[in-house]
Amino acid sequence: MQTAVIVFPASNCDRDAAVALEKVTGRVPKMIWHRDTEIPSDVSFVVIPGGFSYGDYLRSGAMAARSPIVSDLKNKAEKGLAVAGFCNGFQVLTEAGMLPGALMRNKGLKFVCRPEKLKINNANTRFTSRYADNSEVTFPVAHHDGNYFADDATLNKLEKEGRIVFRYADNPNGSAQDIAGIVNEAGNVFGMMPHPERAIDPQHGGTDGLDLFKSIIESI
Ligand SMILES: NC(=O)CC[C@H](N)C(=O)O
Repeated sequence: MQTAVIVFPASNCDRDAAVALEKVTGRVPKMIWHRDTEIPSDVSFVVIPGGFSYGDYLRSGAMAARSPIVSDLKNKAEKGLAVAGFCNGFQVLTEAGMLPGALMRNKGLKFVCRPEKLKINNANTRFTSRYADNSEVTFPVAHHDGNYFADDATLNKLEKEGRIVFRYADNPNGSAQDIAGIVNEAGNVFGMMPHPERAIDPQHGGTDGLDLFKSIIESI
């Protein structure tokens, strides 16, 4: 299966995402530059990687969300293309309006960089089907803008529809309802602040992230 990773100026987890995708699919992903205008038609899963796209100027992810490739991504996601954004990728997805809410400055005003325990709040999604409901995984976090915010109506809707996919066991950034990752209404667009692609090899300290990639690939 063909997958792809979008690359922005100052992406820094694009290679990690590519390594994870190749490990799970056995095929080298396409690396797509932000100025490109089209996701190739053979691509069935796209990762928006972590990093500091456009230097985090304006707001993290705000400029990347307006890049040429993201408008095509948005169109294709509306038609069902599977998309995941990790860390800066999650910020891009909210800024692009592909996921609800916003990622604000961490509550403690500090960059947090550490392994973080997460609870699988919903294992019945295309991104988490290989995990057990309520099980715990450890993924690294590394961000200064990870404080998930949404209004009460949105939070209630997310909760009611089972779209809060991951929660922090020990909230590192002040996120509403300990939210670490959410999925869109259609279930094909997913974003999370922690980094599953940095937990795919024993030398990373753990391999809990592999099942996320396997889940979505299997669903395709
Ligand atoms: N590791 C990352 O993707 C960092 C995301 C973002 N630039 C932040 O610090 O909040």
